[in-house]
Amino acid sequence: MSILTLQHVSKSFGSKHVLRDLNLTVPTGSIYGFVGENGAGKTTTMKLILGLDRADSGDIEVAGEQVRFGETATNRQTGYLPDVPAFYGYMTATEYLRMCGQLTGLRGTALASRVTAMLKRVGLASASHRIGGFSRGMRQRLGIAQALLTMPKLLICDEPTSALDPQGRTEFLDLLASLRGQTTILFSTHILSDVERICDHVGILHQGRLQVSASLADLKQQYAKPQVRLTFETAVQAKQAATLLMPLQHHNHVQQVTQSAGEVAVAYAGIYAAAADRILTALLAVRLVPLTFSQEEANLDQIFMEVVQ
Ligand SMILES: Nc1ncnc2c1ncn2[C@@H]1O[C@H](COP(=O)(O)OP(=O)(O)OP(=O)(O)O)[C@@H](O)[C@H]1O
Repeated sequence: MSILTLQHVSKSFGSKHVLRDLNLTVPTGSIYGFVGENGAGKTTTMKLILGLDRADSGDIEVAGEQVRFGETATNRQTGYLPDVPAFYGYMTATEYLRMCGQLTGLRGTALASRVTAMLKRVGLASASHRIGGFSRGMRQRLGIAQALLTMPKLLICDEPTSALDPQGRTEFLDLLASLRGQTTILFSTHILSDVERICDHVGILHQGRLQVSASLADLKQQYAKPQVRLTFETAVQAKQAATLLMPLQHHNHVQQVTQSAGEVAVAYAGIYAAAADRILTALLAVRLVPLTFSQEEANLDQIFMEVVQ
């Protein structure tokens, strides 16, 4: 079952074709990482899903109901968190959520208990000061509380972690992960490590189309090769190592060699021990000794580079 489907959706701004026949299906209950470079069209897609902009063509359905531009009917099912949510800084979190709840028709004890539950849910139950003094992380968490007030089936988050420091990001990602099973989350980002941390499905938007859409596990299996990562004392040594290993590419287990500063990554096929033997033999023959030598799992960065190249 899918909570959200986009079929053959296209959108241009003047002569700029941002989305070209985009098809996207988000499985119910998933945390779906919607990945793309800056300007790929993630925000545009989200605005179309929310009915805030008009698609040139195509169909969008949320929970089986068609989204229509300018109408908010499907937004009953949808909560939305923009990248930098705006609040009234003079209000407390409780006052703000009460106001939002009233706007959605909640009243009396139902409103009070819902606000209290949401503040607790996002870790702001004891934050009694004004929102103006909140950190960015606290603001994002309040944004989630607001988006969840109506218990939406689908929560849309547009690059929610891009403005957060590492601690705020960790807290926020933990919060999103804790919502698994309660709502479906469409989470746009260009921070691939965030996707790896909490998402179970991934879609990669590139050149107006979803180039890949799969479970994270399938994607790793299908695309990425495992690799050996070596670090050297200097970039010059790393370059020497890469030059030495390059001719081994495409045979002898070594698939691809890339170098950046003091690091060399060697993607390999087959058995780790055989690839490691091959690499170390080549390096030690010229007494080029790495500082570190480690096996790494396939990661989303590699897959992303492979898809967008
Ligand atoms: N209202 C608009 N008028 C003209 N061009 C627009 C408009 N909205 C978006 N664009 C253009 O469409 C493209 C996609 O923008 P969008 O904001 O959807 O990308 P994004 O993937 O969300 O990028 P980012 O990660 O930078 O937020 C960009 O080139 C942008 O300049």
